[in-house]
Amino acid sequence: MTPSVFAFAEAAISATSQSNPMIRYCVDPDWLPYEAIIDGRHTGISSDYLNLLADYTNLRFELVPTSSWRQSLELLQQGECELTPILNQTPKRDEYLSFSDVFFKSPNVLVSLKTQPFLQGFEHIGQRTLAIPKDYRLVEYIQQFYPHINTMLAKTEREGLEKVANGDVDVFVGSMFSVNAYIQQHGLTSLKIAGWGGPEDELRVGVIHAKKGLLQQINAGLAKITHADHIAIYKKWHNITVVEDIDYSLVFQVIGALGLFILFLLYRTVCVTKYNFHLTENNKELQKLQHELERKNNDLDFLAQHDPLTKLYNRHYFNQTFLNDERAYGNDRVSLVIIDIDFFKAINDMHGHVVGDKILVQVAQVLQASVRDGDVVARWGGEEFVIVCQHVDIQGAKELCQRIAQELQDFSFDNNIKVTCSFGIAMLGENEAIQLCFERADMALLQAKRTGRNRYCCA
Ligand SMILES: Nc1nc2c(ncn2[C@@H]2O[C@H](COP(=O)(O)OP(=O)(O)OP(=O)(O)O)[C@@H](O)[C@H]2O)c(=O)[nH]1
Repeated sequence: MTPSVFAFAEAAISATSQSNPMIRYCVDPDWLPYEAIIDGRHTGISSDYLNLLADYTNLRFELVPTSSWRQSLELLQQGECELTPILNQTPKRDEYLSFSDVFFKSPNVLVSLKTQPFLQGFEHIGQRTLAIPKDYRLVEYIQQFYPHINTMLAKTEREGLEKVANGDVDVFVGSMFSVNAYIQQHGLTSLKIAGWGGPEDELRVGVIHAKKGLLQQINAGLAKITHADHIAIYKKWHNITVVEDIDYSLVFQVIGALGLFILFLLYRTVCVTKYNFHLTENNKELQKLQHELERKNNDLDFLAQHDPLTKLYNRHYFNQTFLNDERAYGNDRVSLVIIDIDFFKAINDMHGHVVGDKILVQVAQVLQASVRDGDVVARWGGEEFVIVCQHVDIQGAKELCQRIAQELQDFSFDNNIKVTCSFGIAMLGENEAIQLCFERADMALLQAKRTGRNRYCCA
């Protein structure tokens, strides 16, 4: 930060009353739509929330401009900035910041080239290289929980996405909103959202420990923000475009060419000119709409194929990919396993639906961790899951069920709940329709339930 900024902040502080002091804050200058500094001014989602906080409390805020997120974190550590309006809480940041309540949540996603397969989370990254923005919370998360993943630290989200687009790294992980915004602005049509990436961002206000006393006011202010406020901010920033990135020389060339073209047509005939002008405008509008449609289809495809609670593939995906699949599998061995949690209703009744939901998520984690790369795990509905194992016979499927049962027994579920499952197994017969095989596996599951649960039966 330059000395003149300090002088300005100090002058501002002395001009205000003691009870209503100016709070100096830092932001990430390049993290749209969350926040950015453009022409020296703070903009983005966090700017709108800070304005609301100023309205709902008697706090006042003064931006300390920085040129990188790293510099902002350094100024916070030195106490030269007192607050940062939107960030995740991490153990490292706890050393110098105190955090408000969560006021904004957003999922993280994996991004890859369209030619890559969909990935069911970090477990299935395998030997691929993963780019993560330096100094972001995800770096600490991956180091702690997935230390074997081959990572590359990018200076910014922008650099990480460009490296994926250029083929320098295989996968990038970042926040869904900012990734989406960047892909749109830069027309990176070779990229796709390939899967969910780790826990949701839970964004809070951070203040330095010396200013911890402000948190009470900040939390009270955040609690006053209404649903309508949240929705207005979400709508405003969901489809952002950034003007600074426009290539003006190209715009001028296009305008020049259009101008000459229009003059020429005027010379020829005024009627034809009008007609052509309208045609050009309509084409532009159509192209814009087509782009927008493609982008929305990509997002919808992903969301339509995944279960929002467990992040597994959902029934729709399973039906589309397997049950409606006319392909003959020939000699290829394919086994189906249908899994149903035992006495799940009793878990809901005793501990409530929120705990029931957590148990579903934890069972999904166990299933995912137990299958091999290439196997597909889907949530069939309620407390029922399906696994499709390719190149696996009945014996292999039985071993998988035993492994899952053992993992469930060893897993520490919420509230110390003991969870068991029943399994129905069937192997696809030669020329058998997969729908019939699925029905056989379902009958086998029924038999496992009837004969005492916590076991597998084969059809
Ligand atoms: N918490 C939660 N519960 C769900 C969800 N989907 C379905 N359920 C509940 O799952 C329970 C399933 O109950 P049942 O079909 O009787 O099966 P069960 O109690 O597991 O008994 P068995 O399958 O015979 O061992 C019902 O109470 C549903 O309300 C969900 O997404 N979250």
